[in-house]
Amino acid sequence: MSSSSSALPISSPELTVALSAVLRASLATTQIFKTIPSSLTKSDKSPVTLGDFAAQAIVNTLIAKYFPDDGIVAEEEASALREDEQLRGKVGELVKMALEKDEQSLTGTKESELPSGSKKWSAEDWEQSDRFLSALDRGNFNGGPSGRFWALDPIDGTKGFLRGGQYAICLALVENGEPILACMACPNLPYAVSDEKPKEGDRSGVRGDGSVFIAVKGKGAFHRSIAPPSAAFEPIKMNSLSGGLSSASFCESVEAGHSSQGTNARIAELLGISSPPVRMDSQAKYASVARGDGDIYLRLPVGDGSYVEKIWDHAAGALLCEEAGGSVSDCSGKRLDFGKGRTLSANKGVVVALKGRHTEVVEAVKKALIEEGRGNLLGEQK
Ligand SMILES: Nc1ncnc2c1ncn2[C@@H]1O[C@H](COP(=O)(O)OS(=O)(=O)O)[C@@H](OP(=O)(O)O)[C@H]1O
Ligand SMILES: [Mg+2]
Ligand SMILES: [Mg+2]
Ligand SMILES: [Mg+2]
Repeated sequence: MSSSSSALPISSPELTVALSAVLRASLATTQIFKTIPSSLTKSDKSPVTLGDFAAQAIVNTLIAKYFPDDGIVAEEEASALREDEQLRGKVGELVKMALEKDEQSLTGTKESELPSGSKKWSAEDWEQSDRFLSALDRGNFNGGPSGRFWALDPIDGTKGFLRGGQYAICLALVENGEPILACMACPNLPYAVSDEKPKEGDRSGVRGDGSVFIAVKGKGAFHRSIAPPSAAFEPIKMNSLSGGLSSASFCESVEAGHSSQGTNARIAELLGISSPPVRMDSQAKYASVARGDGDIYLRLPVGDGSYVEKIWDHAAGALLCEEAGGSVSDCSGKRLDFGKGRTLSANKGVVVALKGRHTEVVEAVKKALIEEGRGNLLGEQK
């Protein structure tokens, strides 16, 4: 049952565990970030690193321990590690290091404030074997419209991670097709304005501390510095845009192949926005907009829109923005449906803006897509 946690502004056993999980995963990824991580290429030609594997194994181990009945829809799977003993050994060491870290010195939560967990998934047990491989493979759940499950992107923005840019560990609890809890660690996103972002390619990490974000449906969104553990969570809100939409700044992907940067430029023009877009890897875009570092996040499909977005790329970020006063939809204005399985198959593209300004932004999106002859991406609402 709910036990009040000194470290968190909202009392929830799921949130207490989620925070522990993403902060432990970020210990592992921060350590690897300092080296040039080697990467493997997956069947869809996208990269995966030992950071992605370790982070997923860490988060899944903790979910399996505290909520053994919950399914997990996560990006990675263990087959490449089963075939590569050396890589498996390195991932195992990182998982062990992160799971053994003292709870209070990491999250600020006393061990006794965690829910009682299943003994089966304790650190001593997996240490004896390659148990973390089966933890990793627990991410194969198919999701769906009813009941609850977790959505995990162990490293979102793997290309950013490899480049020395932004990346995020993104965990959400989804219930009946909607994210109800989110926890996102952005180790390279400075918490304090005075902290300097790492320059592209500089692998020493952020000067100061990265940021961790949480949100619970109906209870608001918050952020704090990743360290020290005693740092308090502060509420976050999107900018009120009192100067009108023309004063807005918008965020988009770094990779031109992931969203349509040309269409975004036309939308900015239609809205009277003259400032250039801020390009950033990963769901750090959602987090930045949620706390007012930017105002609009546009992720419009490229080409014929055949790419189908994955739920783990959006679940945590979408809740953060909604709880910070935003609306999140696809390019036709429809809510994102996280109950369709592992993908957002009912949606095309993502548009995030302040609630009272969102309709105006979607109208500009529709106009730009129709002008380009891509009105078919708007479905029936064309
Ligand atoms: N073609 C295409 N279209 C849209 N999205 C795609 C595409 N290919 C990959 N992906 C997913 O993009 C995720 C990274 O998104 P980002 O916004 O971080 O992209 S970018 O690096 O800033 O461009 C990335 O997530 P990670 O694999 O977790 O990094 C992918 O799931
Ligand atoms: Mg991703
Ligand atoms: Mg990923
Ligand atoms: Mg990936």
